[in-house]
Amino acid sequence: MTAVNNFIQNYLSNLYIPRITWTDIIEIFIIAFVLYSFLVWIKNTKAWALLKGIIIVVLFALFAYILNLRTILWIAGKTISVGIIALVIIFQPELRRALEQLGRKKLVLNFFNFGDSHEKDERYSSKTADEIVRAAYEMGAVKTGALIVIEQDMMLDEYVRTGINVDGIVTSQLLINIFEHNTPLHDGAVIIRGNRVVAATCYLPLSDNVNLSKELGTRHRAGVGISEVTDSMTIIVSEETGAVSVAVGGELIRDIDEHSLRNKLEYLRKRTIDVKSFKIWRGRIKNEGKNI
Ligand SMILES: Nc1ncnc2c1ncn2[C@@H]1O[C@H](COP(=O)(O)OP(=O)(O)OP(=O)(O)O)[C@@H](O)[C@H]1O
Repeated sequence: MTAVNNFIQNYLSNLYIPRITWTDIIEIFIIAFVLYSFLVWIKNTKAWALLKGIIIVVLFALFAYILNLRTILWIAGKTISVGIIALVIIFQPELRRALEQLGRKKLVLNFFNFGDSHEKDERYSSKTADEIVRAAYEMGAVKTGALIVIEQDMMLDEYVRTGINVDGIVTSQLLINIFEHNTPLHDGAVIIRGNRVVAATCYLPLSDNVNLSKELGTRHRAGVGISEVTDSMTIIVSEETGAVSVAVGGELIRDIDEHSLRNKLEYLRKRTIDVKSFKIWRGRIKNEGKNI
């Protein structure tokens, strides 16, 4: 018993409890906020995929360290500084935009709002899905070209910025009107967030997938391009044939029928933010998208 007492006394006497002041608490809050904002920013940009890549490289380096693989460690040590510079160059547009946003945002409000998370939980309703499907096939019937991007978990702000703000409830009439020939908003893509059309005339990145059919032009390439770099779903209506296609995860399903498109939209709508089910769905889409 006395041995146990001695141990506890020794342990307690060695225990160092730092003195916490108000400035320490403020510092903890600031660091937590900055870290949280940084993680939200990563999650909402292309940096998310990159972060996963970095984690794999770090795990590999750890593995090399444990097994004492000296040549690999030497190479890793020599390339790390180049890698950091490369990261800054690759993410120069995102970093510039993040700093611009920081300059524009009301910092105090943002502190209590914790970023843009209130916008993120929005998911479109069943009615919105119906309206999108109706618009796509009505436009297809009269061969009006259209490009409709439906935002998922990854925010598409950088593409919204390239277009003209609309901020209107999604209705088939609004979509048909936007893509009407010779009107100011018909060129480029529409982006849908939740139940609202946030922007029109958006410029999307073009896919350089060599497997895409040569008969497809830039509208389809843009639809596939955005689905390669984000988790969005794009509906493309061909001006030439009136066919409706869907791009997701870099895959293109051409000439999809109305019922299947409705099912896809319903699937995404009901989906919880569960990466696993998204992967299964994407797998299914891959199997269906034979005619890329
Ligand atoms: N990068 C882009 N981002 C958004 N929209 C684009 C982009 N590139 C082209 N578009 C849209 O696609 C239209 C041109 O379509 P194009 O005829 O080249 O494509 P397509 O795939 O052959 O489709 P379609 O079958 O409708 O002819 C442009 O007028 C523009 O509205």
